[in-house]
Amino acid sequence: MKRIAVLGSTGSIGTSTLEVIAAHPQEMELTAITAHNSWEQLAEQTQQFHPRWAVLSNSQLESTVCRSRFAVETEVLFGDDQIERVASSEDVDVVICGIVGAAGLKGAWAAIEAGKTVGIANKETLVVAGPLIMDLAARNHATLLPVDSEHNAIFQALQAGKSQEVKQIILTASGGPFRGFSQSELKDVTPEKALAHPTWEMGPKITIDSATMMNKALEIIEAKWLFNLTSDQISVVVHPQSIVHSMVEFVDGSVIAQLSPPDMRLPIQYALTYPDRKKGLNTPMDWSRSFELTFEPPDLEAFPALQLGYEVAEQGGTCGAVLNAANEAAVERFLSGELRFCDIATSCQQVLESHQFDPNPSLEELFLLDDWARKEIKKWK
Ligand SMILES: NC(=O)C1=CN([C@@H]2O[C@H](COP(=O)(O)OP(=O)(O)OC[C@H]3O[C@@H](n4cnc5c(N)ncnc54)[C@H](OP(=O)(O)O)[C@@H]3O)[C@@H](O)[C@H]2O)C=CC1
Ligand SMILES: CC(=O)[C@@H](O)[C@H](O)COP(=O)(O)O
Ligand SMILES: [Mn+2]
Repeated sequence: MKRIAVLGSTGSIGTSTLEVIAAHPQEMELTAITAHNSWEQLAEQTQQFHPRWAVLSNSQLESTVCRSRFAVETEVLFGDDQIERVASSEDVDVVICGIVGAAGLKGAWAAIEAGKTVGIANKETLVVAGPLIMDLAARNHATLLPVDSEHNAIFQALQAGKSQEVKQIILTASGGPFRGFSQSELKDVTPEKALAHPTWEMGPKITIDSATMMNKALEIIEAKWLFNLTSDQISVVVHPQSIVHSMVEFVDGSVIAQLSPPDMRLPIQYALTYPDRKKGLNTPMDWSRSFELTFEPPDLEAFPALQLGYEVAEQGGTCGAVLNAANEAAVERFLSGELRFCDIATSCQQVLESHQFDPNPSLEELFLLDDWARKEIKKWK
């Protein structure tokens, strides 16, 4: 029986993970769940799964929460540090990192340091601290399994060859709701339009990232660290159907792809059953009807965020932490109507250019820069 902790159980990744666990009662058991504010949803999850721990990282909620809404056998814990406690507990085998943003880093760190099998959906952890995370995993014999659909696809495709035989990886991008828009057409797009992703149902932050294509920028950086690639070994192609989740091209010219209808329960399940495969909840491909898969190059002029991904992957050091924090803060300001859509990439670029670069930062330095970049974006006009 695999004992699983789901960090961010109330979100899009979290609820999909709980569905996968519910579908495999003989093999999987939910041991710990965490949320930040959604205590009522968290309480309902304890009633369905009876985990040992439920964590609310926002400790200010302690006096608001109605304890009787939680399952009696669940211990309810409060505060950020309790995420780290459950993620590293010896009663947990697998940790799924489904918290959004850099807020997910400490829980992922604790799980990796404790040598767990860690399913990483939280790409920001790798964007902020990729080299430190990969080194931590190696030193503690932790198994990192990518859950992000593209990286999960690459992880699967890589099994077709040896690492030294990889020529390049090709990340697919849906293109988001504004695929085909020109720079001037993007000027006045609203949060409401940006939140309407054409193929995936996800939390608001990553949905805006998809619309700016910052999501693909973050994924370039994520792929570089996860798979130990150079930035010129990473290509991006727009594939609006989101069926081909990414590809690996080997030195002999063979291209190996992973295909499935867009549903995160598949990569989540693969991380939970790896190295085995099990029947899943996702709808399989329907090969009995005609359909088209199309591919086109990304428009770097309309979506300058993508170029930032290449630059940050090339430079490394402190750049990932600064780009990530600036983007998180800019997305927040866009969603609250304070910044325009195109300001997101522009403000991120400016904050990135003005930061004090260090090629080998410590985790503490990265946290300080995260804080600094958010403040810069808050002032940005
Ligand atoms: N959704 C998807 O399909 C995909 C997501 N990802 C990545 O997975 C991660 C999660 O995304 P998604 O599920 O869409 O996000 P959601 O916004 O749907 O969920 C976020 C989760 O994180 C919790 N959370 C938010 N802020 C904090 C905080 N400060 N401290 C602790 N917990 C917090 C939320 O709790 P509460 O409910 O209380 O706010 C919630 O459980 C992101 O990094 C994203 O990039 C990657 C690929 C696909
Ligand atoms: C499901 C997933 O992995 C997301 O990261 C998705 O890829 C977002 O879609 P875009 O390709 O539009 O960024
Ligand atoms: Mn993705």
